[in-house]
Parts: sequence; C-alpha cells; structure tokens
Amino acid sequence: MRIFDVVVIGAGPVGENVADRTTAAGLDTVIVESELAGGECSYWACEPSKALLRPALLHAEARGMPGLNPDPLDVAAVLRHRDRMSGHWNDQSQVRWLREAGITLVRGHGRLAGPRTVEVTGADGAVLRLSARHAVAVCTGTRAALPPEPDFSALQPWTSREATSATRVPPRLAIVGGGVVAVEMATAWRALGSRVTLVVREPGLLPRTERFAADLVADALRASGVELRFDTTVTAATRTDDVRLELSDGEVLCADELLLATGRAPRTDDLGLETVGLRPGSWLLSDDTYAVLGVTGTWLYAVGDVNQRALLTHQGKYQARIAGAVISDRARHLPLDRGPWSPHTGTADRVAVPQVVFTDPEIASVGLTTADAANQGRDVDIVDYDLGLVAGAHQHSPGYVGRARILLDPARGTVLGATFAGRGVAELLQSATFAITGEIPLDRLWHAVPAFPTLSEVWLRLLETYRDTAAPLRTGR
Ligand SMILES: Cc1cc2nc3c(=O)[nH]c(=O)nc-3n(C[C@H](O)[C@H](O)[C@H](O)COP(=O)(O)OP(=O)(O)OC[C@H]3O[C@@H](n4cnc5c(N)ncnc54)[C@H](O)[C@@H]3O)c2cc1C
Ligand SMILES: NC(=O)c1ccc[n+]([C@@H]2O[C@H](COP(=O)([O-])OP(=O)(O)OC[C@H]3O[C@@H](n4cnc5c(N)ncnc54)[C@H](O)[C@@H]3O)[C@@H](O)[C@H]2O)c1
Repeated sequence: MRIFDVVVIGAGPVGENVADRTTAAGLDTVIVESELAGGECSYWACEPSKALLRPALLHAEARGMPGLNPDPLDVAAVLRHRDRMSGHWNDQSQVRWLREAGITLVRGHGRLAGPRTVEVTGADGAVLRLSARHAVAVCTGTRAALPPEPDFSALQPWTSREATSATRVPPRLAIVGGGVVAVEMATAWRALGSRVTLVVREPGLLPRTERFAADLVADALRASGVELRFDTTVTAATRTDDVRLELSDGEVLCADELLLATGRAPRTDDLGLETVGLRPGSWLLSDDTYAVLGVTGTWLYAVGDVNQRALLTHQGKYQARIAGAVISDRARHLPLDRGPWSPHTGTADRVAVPQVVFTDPEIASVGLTTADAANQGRDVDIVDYDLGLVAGAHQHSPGYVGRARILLDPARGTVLGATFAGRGVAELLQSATFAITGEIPLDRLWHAVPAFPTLSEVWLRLLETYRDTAAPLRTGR
C-alpha cells in the first residue's frame, strides 16, 4: 500500500492536467496509466487526425489559388508526418514531462477498490494498492462504441484508432456514421486516395451542428468524390477478402476497409465502480465541481470525456484546471466559490463549448445552436451572413464559400452562440468565445473593429445585418 494525497486514473490530456494542478498546489499526486501517457488524443485521435488533415486541407486550398499549382499529395510523406506528430506511439516525452512536473507515474490498469482506494494491476500481474488522502480523479476517457447489430466483430473493422494510425491507403473505404470522426476521416482518406462511401442513418451529417454548416460539408464531400448515403443503415455484414455490407435501401456496398465511426463509450466497465456503489460501464456524471454524483463524500471526481459533458480535449483540460483547484482547496479546507464563472465551477461546459471540425470547409462553433435554443424554448434572434461576401474572403481565395450565424439574446443584447463555416474559420472561433463568455453587449461589440481585409469582418457584417433587419428571425417559445 502506498499513500498519496491524490490518485489520478488515466494519463490522457485531462488526467495529466488534473495531476499538474494538484501537484502545483503541493499535493503528492500519483497518476495511473494502462497504455501510453498522453492518452487517446496524442496517439489515436486529435494529433494524428489533424496531422492527416492539415496537408489535405492545405493542398485543396493551394489547388484553387492562382499561381499555385501544387504537385499531387505525397502520401508517404503525409503518413510520415502523421507518425512524427503522434510521437511514433512512444510516450517518452510525456513521461519526462510528468517527471519534471513532480508527478509519480504508475503503469498498469487501475480499479477502484472501495472509497479512496485504487488497485493497479501491472503488466506482470502484480497488484499495487494506492490510497488517497484527499481525492481520486477518474480520467479514463472513452473508447469507440460499436453498433450492437449487425455483428461487425468478425470483420476486423477500423475504429478511430485504425483510421488515424493506418499505414496503407485502402482503395475503397466504407464509413458507418455521420458524426465528427466520420466526416474528418472521410476528408482525410479521400484526399489520400481512397474511394469513400459514408453510410449515415440520419438525413444529414453532423447531427449536433447547424444544418447550413453540415450541408456545406456534405456538398463539398460530394464534390470531392465521396458518396453519401443518408437515411441508410447496414442490415448485414460479411468479410471474405472484401467487406460486403447489405444496406437498408436494398443495395450492397463492397469495400476494402470498414470504419465504424458511431460514437464513444466510457472506459468504466473494468474500473471497480461496483465497489463504490456505481454501475460498471456507465458514464460518470458529475456536478459542476466534477465531484461524481451518487457517491458519498467529496473524494471521487470524474473529469474529461468520461463525464460526458463535452468530449473534447480543450474542454476536458478546462475541467481539469477547475477540478484541480477544487481538490486542492478542499484539501486545504478553503471555502469553494460555487457561483457561475468562479474558479471552482465549470460554467463554460454549459454555456460556451468551442469546437472546430477540420473538414473542407471547416466548421467552428461555440455556444447555442438554433436547435438547442428551440429545444430549450429560448428566445433568440438569428443573424446570418454569407461569409463569401466579406473582403477578407475575397482575398482569402477565389470563389470562397462560407456562411456565418450568430444567435443573440434579444433582451440582453449579447451573443449566445456562433457558427462559422468556411476555409480558415477555425481561428475566428476565439472571438466568438470571448463574446459569449464575456457577455459583451452588442453596443460594445460595435467598437471592436475588425481589420481589413480579414475574415473577421464578418462580425461587422453580422452586426449591420442585425441593425438593419426590422424583424429579425426569432426562434424559441
Ligand atoms: C478520431 C478523433 C479525433 C479527435 N479530434 C479531436 C480534436 O481535434 N480536438 C479535440 O478537442 N478533441 C478531439 N477528439 C476528442 C479527444 O480525443 C478527447 O476529448 C480527449 O482525448 C479526452 O481526453 P481524456 O484525457 O478525457 O481521455 P483519453 O485521451 O481517452 O485518455 C484516457 C487515458 O486513460 C487511460 N485509462 C483508461 N482506463 C484506465 C484504467 N482503468 N487504468 C489506467 N489507465 C486507464 C487510457 O489508456 C488513456 O491514456 C477526437 C477524438 C477522436 C476519436
Ligand atoms: N475536431 C474535433 O473536435 C473532433 C474530431 C473527432 C472527434 N471528436 C469528438 O469525438 C466524439 C466522437 O465522435 P464520433 O464521430 O464517434 O461520434 P458522434 O456522436 O459525433 O457521431 C456518431 C455518428 O454515428 C451514428 N451512429 C451511432 N450509433 C449508430 C448505429 N448503431 N448505427 C448507425 N449509426 C450510428 C450517429 O447517428 C452519428 O452520425 C465527438 O463527440 C467529438 O466531440 C472531436
């Protein structure tokens, strides 16, 4: 038995940040990792996927630019770049960082064994018992969730792990799903040479995104040669050499590889949750301080993907900073500030979660969508603008296609949500995040002058559109 102040299970980006904050506050912290320090994000998610996408997106942009006539993509060089950006699936640099930050790393599979206790089973089967004086933080993330039927297990399907680490370009790639992983991987592998077909059970892509933005991505994917089959499911699947999928519309789809991009499941099935009265395999729902609901005392925390609040690296790291402050201040018997936007409350999870979908065009969004507002019965004014009309877009690239939408609180005159679709909009996003979290009144936004000629001029055009619209489009009650 070894005793620490804090035990963190899972050394993904979120666990590392919780441990960093508690260590910085003087708490003796151990982190337990069963695979690679750095987590899914570093090796099989954000980093490798963006390393595949960046050359693809840049190449597509260069092809449309006068004076640039790029050679075809060098596929081998792109895959080498991806390998480099994933640290060649070696976590030495992360291990060094943990050591330099003063965090103890224990390798092995962690399981709760009652309150404040974690048992770690190492590769040799030896079990180490860890006891936490103050807190256990579960940061075990998610794995790909596979559809329950038909049974795909005998087909050796790709999940996001294979889709981001594959070393060979499949001539034909079938993708089930229409979410973020599906559209990003369709974009990347199409650019690398695969013939890609998406089988999507919904009538469109990206169910949680503004329709106009998802439709622009669908149009662009089709234009690049990707086949989109909406309102379609797989009814039967077999594999000989090829994967053979029978579809609900009666057609048969054959491919060399099948990617199942059908969402995520929490990594809590073998975590000893039953020893603390929780159900194995469930999401670990937490309050705004990230303390797990349904557990007595304030010693168990769930941070990052595993709490299902926002499955994004940056938002999980935000949660980690807050959970770290909560754990440290509770350990020092300091009072917590539970008000909104305080150091101990994860307000942004509910109000302003930014996300960029790295497709061509990119989608950058934060805060409410039109569908969210309607679902919440909330009055919002909707302002749209054709991003292709701003001078910055003309300079950006010929024939620029894009669109922007902001949602406004009519009573307070503040921004509640923003979605931008178009090339290069990722870097516009923080301006919208500032506007929402700062609750900046429109009267003041008029004084935030966008530089000419940049894509940011869309902010001015949106304000002008709102000013000049006698009866803005309103959704809600
Ligand atoms: C293909 C893909 C692309 C993505 N791209 C982006 C992006 O561009 N931007 C973005 O913000 N987000 C992106 N995401 C989401 C992002 O990867 C996750 O939000 C992020 O990894 C969550 O971090 P985490 O630390 O909570 O979990 P993880 O990164 O999953 O880390 C959890 C860690 O816990 C370890 N672990 C699990 N169980 C145990 C146990 N019992 N004992 C010991 N260790 C354990 C795991 O081995 C792992 O290292 C992407 C996801 C996918 C699938
Ligand atoms: N750029 C980014 O920020 C980025 C990139 C990739 C992933 N992510 C994160 O990773 C998470 C997971 O992404 P994802 O694309 O796996 O999930 P998702 O929830 O975005 O999409 C899942 C898709 O699979 C479909 N689906 C689910 N079950 C199905 C079934 N049984 N049969 C057929 N279709 C089914 C859904 O209808 C949906 O179209 C996302 O929440 C996202 O936040 C982020």
